[in-house]
Amino acid sequence: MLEVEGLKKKFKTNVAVNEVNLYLDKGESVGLLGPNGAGKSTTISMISTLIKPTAGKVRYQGKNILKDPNSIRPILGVVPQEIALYELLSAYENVKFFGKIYGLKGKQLEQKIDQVLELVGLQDRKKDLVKTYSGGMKRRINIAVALLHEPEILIMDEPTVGIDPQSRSYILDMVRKLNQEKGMTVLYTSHYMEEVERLCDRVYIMDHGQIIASGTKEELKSILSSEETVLIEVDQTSSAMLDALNELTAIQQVTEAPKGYKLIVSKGANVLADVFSLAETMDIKITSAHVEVPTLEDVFLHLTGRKLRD
Ligand SMILES: Nc1ncnc2c1ncn2[C@@H]1O[C@H](COP(=O)(O)OP(=O)(O)OP(=O)(O)O)[C@@H](O)[C@H]1O
Repeated sequence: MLEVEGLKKKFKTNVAVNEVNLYLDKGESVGLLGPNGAGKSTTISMISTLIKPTAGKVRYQGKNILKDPNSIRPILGVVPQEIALYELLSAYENVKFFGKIYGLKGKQLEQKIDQVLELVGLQDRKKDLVKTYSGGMKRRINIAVALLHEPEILIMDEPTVGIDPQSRSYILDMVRKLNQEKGMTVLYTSHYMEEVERLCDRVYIMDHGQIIASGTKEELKSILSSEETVLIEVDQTSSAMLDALNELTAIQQVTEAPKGYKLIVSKGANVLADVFSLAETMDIKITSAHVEVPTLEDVFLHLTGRKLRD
């Protein structure tokens, strides 16, 4: 349905996006997961024709849309990171304003406004001025605006960053429903692994402007099939313990966890015995140790040696 090929964006000497290839099939929910500065916003700004790529193609049903940006705009609903609303107008007036820009009018416009406000759960607050809204409610109005023209593809740029938990959970449920019940195709950008894990069927992992891995969640996790994640908790953490764990050959990666350390170890290696004796020599008590199911965060860590939220 939508294909991105060799997409590249250079800002002076900084290559923000480098040779990105990705595709969306109809009805899919696809995640673009990566840390801050990975190039996610720049990628989706190019797909939605807001900025011009240095190189590359974006095709919708086989046609290069970069040559005719107006053809793709009715198809895409884009929810940007920044809130673009008039604070001194009500939610209703804001949505109406954007509806008119989309060319909607009369009864059809009124119906659409009702529908999208209902969808984002703000129908009962529609007469209130936007300046009285929380950040999460404003984000929901932004989503309502993006849905007004019934786009085929919804593109969201980190829609839950910096908002209250209630709005966050509302937005996540709504995206799931739009995808699963209404068949809307979704491209969901985030640095929150849990959100992508919950919402998306297929995932692209991005770092330093490049797609470093892609596939279904299961395929990505199978990258770690020869490894397992072990979480150990200790009565006191120390940098000496961290260094010593790093020295153990059966341990591939060590990161600090809230009360201890997260270890990525080769499957079958009896690493725990070594870890316990190491702790003993350092007078550290291990209070718990358990093997975890790998997450997309672990895949990212494995591929880059860094955490998503470093
Ligand atoms: N207009 C611009 N001019 C110069 N550099 C830019 C511009 N926009 C983005 N960049 C740079 O491009 C790189 C990728 O930024 P981008 O915003 O696409 O990342 P991101 O993954 O969306 O992260 P974030 O969540 O922080 O927005 C960064 O190094 C950023 O500083």
